[in-house]
Amino acid sequence: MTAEALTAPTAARPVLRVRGLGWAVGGARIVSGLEFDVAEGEFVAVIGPNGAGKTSLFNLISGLVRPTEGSIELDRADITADPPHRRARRGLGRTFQSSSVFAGLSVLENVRLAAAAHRGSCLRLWRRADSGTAAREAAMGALARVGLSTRAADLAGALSHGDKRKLEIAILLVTEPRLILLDEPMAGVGTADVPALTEVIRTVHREEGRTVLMVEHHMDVLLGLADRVAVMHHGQLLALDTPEKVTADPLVQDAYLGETL
Ligand SMILES: Nc1ncnc2c1ncn2[C@@H]1O[C@H](COP(=O)(O)OP(=O)(O)OP(=O)(O)O)[C@@H](O)[C@H]1O
Repeated sequence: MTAEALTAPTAARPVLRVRGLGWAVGGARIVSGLEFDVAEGEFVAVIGPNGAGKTSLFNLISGLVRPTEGSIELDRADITADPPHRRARRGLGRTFQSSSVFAGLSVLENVRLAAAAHRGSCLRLWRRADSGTAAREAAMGALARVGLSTRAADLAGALSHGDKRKLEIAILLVTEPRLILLDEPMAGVGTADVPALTEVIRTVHREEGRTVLMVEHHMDVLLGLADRVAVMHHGQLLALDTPEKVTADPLVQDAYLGETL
């Protein structure tokens, strides 16, 4: 696939633009030559065999590691040198492979803290007197969007894995992110919880129109969600196309030799 095909302008403007992105550690090139855009409102899934560089790509986009080559733009602003908290303030939200909620706090408190922290960083909009109420209202709104309103008073640690994932998404939504990075949201989630969690992600994308980049191994989950699928292999982008075209691509099938696509 040519670089031109991967970055061809789409009707919608890009929220994320990655150019020549590379990351080397101690002489080993973990990621190299990545070029792609994610358009406003688009859902792009990232797949690839184990060790392909998917989490490294997310670490580069969210600022946990600095690239050794190339650039990253969010809404046309160059964020390549920004630390993670500045990227978050610009509208980048991320979940991690392992659950990151505060188990000893209530479900509501987990989201309220995120709301207060975010609004605190946008201080001018909030007056001290009404910030507590506003954070609580914003938190309840986010819980409703993921279907967890009735669990607001429960301890987060008491939730199932699937509901913890929904809570993480609520924590993201309360900051109204421009771009959501979901790192293997189905990891550790019981089979019975997968459809409901998939539905929450679908709602966030389709009904709220959020732009989503998601690492996920399960093609059956991706097929109904993703507009395009990016395939990584040995730190490079092997393909970026519709789910149907990607699964039929012989190069992709070769990369997955011995693994289930
Ligand atoms: N900080 C680091 N230092 C050295 N090597 C690293 C570092 N982080 C990742 N790697 C290596 O980079 C490669 C890509 O790792 P990464 O975790 O990004 O892959 P992945 O596609 O997310 O894999 P998985 O599907 O198993 O989660 C692996 O070989 C890994 O060992």
